[in-house]
Amino acid sequence: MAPEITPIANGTLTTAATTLAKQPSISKCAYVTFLAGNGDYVKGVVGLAKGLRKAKSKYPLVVAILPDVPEDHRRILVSQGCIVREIEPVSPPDNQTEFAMAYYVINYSKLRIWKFVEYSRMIYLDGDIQVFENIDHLFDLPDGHFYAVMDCFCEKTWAHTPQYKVGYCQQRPDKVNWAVDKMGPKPALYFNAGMFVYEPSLAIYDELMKKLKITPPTPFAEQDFLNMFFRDVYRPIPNAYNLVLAMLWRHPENVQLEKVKVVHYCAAGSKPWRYTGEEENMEREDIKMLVKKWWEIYEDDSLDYGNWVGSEAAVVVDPEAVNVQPFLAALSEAGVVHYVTAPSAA
Ligand SMILES: O=c1ccn([C@@H]2O[C@H](COP(=O)(O)OP(=O)(O)O)[C@@H](O)[C@H]2O)c(=O)[nH]1
Ligand SMILES: OC[C@H]1O[C@H](O[C@@H]2[C@@H](O)[C@H](O)[C@@H](O)[C@H](O)[C@@H]2O)[C@H](O)[C@@H](O)[C@H]1O
Ligand SMILES: [Mn+2]
Repeated sequence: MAPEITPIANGTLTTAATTLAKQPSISKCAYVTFLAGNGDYVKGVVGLAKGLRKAKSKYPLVVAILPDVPEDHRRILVSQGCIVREIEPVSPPDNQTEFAMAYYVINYSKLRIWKFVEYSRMIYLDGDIQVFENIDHLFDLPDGHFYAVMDCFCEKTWAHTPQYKVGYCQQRPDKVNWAVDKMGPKPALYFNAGMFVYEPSLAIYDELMKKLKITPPTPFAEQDFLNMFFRDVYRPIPNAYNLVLAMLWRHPENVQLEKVKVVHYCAAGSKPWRYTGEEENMEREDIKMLVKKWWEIYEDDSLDYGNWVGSEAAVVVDPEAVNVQPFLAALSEAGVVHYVTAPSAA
């Protein structure tokens, strides 16, 4: 029985699910991704929203956006059923570090997602990730830990590290012996920060900010920082939950492609919406197949939010993140039904 439909008024428009979620004890989980700039990563986020729908996830996708995300991109995300939340940028301490990719400096802003305490458990996914199989069960992992997939140290982006210099990788710890006497203790297990399961918490957020102020930036920016911060509570989860594409040519023995649930298009040249096939390894058949799979979801209109939930669809608009007025006009013309609940901005 659909809940009582109330006519639109000022305030936050939201989906039926989120309205129901306002009741205690229903769905305190959500997926969350991060979007910055006015470039083409918005395509990645739309693809992710559609992929989660295709995988029949029962949780919403929150998009933490920086102020520089333009209005039209925000509307696209809202029309795809995303919960758009504007966050303030986070800058690392000043220093001369060369990040592995110059734009990594914006990734520290991801740390704001620890403030989304209206959720008790969230799964963070980069915008260049696709979920091909349902992973909702990860929300039921035991509390008190930080879950993510182990990274690989073999790409040249790791050339600055001691492990790269001796050819050591945690994905194959037996391949090259780590000489403790000469090199000190083996590196702690290290996760790829493109996907992780975490518990939002203002206390942890405050600690992250305090620690960030006294931590000199390093080449993998917030990924290095998160690995330092959560080192003692980090629990690895199987590679199937975040296939870092380089694993296909660096550690094929650790990949069962038919069992992969989540693909992370982080290798150079692998972003599906920019794919040309020209960069190293991009001509591989498995890469071509994974890029094709991403496009099949991105171009599948049946996965668009409006088609997915029928003309009864409502959308989520947080007036702080999206200029509601022109949007409402368009919605009422489209005959979209709305619900009104109190905003739940963090
Ligand atoms: O111009 C940009 C660059 C990055 N991102 C976000 O930051 C994440 C991390 O960057 P990226 O995935 O490119 O790093 P990689 O995993 O490839 O090293 C992306 O997935 C996006 O969610 C963004 O929104 N706009
Ligand atoms: O800002 C630092 C970034 O660090 C990670 O990038 C990847 C990428 O650089 C690959 O090319 C490397 O091979 C891989 O190891 C490395 O982890 C995260 O995926 C990304 O979300 C972001 O946190
Ligand atoms: Mn990524």
